[in-house]
Amino acid sequence: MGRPPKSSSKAQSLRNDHYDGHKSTGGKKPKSRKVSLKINPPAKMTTFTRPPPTWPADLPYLSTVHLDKSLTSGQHALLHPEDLPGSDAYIVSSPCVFSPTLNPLVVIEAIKNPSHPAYPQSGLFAARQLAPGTHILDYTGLVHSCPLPTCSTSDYDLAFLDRDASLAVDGAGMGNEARFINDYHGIAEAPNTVFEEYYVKVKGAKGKEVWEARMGVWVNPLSNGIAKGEEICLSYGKGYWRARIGAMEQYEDDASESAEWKEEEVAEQTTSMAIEEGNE
Ligand SMILES: C[S@@+](CC[C@H](N)C(=O)[O-])C[C@H]1O[C@@H](n2cnc3c(N)ncnc32)[C@H](O)[C@@H]1O
Repeated sequence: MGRPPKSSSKAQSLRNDHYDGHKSTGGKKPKSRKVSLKINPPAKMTTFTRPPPTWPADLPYLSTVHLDKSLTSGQHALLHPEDLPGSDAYIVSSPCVFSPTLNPLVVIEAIKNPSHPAYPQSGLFAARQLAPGTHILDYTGLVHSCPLPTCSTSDYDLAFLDRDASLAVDGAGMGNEARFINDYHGIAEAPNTVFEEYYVKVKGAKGKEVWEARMGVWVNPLSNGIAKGEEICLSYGKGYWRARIGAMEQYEDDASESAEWKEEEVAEQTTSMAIEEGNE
């Protein structure tokens, strides 16, 4: 996904950390140990609109995002652009199909293993074998302008689109299955999914077709895919955990990982300085 919005919950937002999609680096140079492999947008995108049977009764289910009233016309234009923003955008040209069924690829499950780091919360699991690069679902929630007071407290807030857009999707009070995806630390060696934005045609007001920007969750193209029953994990990024000091401490036991994070943090700081100084 893109860099967190300026002056927002930069340290708190969920973000990609283990995958350099063709535009997920936000202008940063890919680190040499990473390989850029592409996700595979399908010819037709299906959005499933039925909540799973285990969906919490007190949480509105959203098959697509809900737009906050405070969004500016400029932010609306980014979410529904008349022209696609550049040739490197991931695009699904066929109109999106809305299906009144539940997403057959995933299942929300309560974590029953006390040694799981997110116990006794829930997680999202693969309901079938998923190939690398596959679109699994979109991250939905309240699309809002940043900063919001809740940016700093929501564990479900995800930076969206270009950093200058100051937009984020918060799945705390409403959302879909994607809000149950845990971070891979303490669960797996590497994230098996990545965030990547894409554009798809949908029917807008008066039935006119418009482009819609979405935040997709895709099987990590660098992985071997996801086996049926395997937990779906993302990398929330260092900033997310850095802002949650207690949670960070649990990783300090892992010396090699701490060293890796430190190395990435230095690289990240150097790059942000370069961007801010206009040296890129
Ligand atoms: C986006 S939610 C993920 C879904 C959450 N487990 C639930 O049931 O609602 C993020 C929260 O899940 C928990 N979490 C996710 N990954 C974790 C991990 N690797 N270790 C510890 N807690 C984790 C933390 O409480 C975090 O703030």
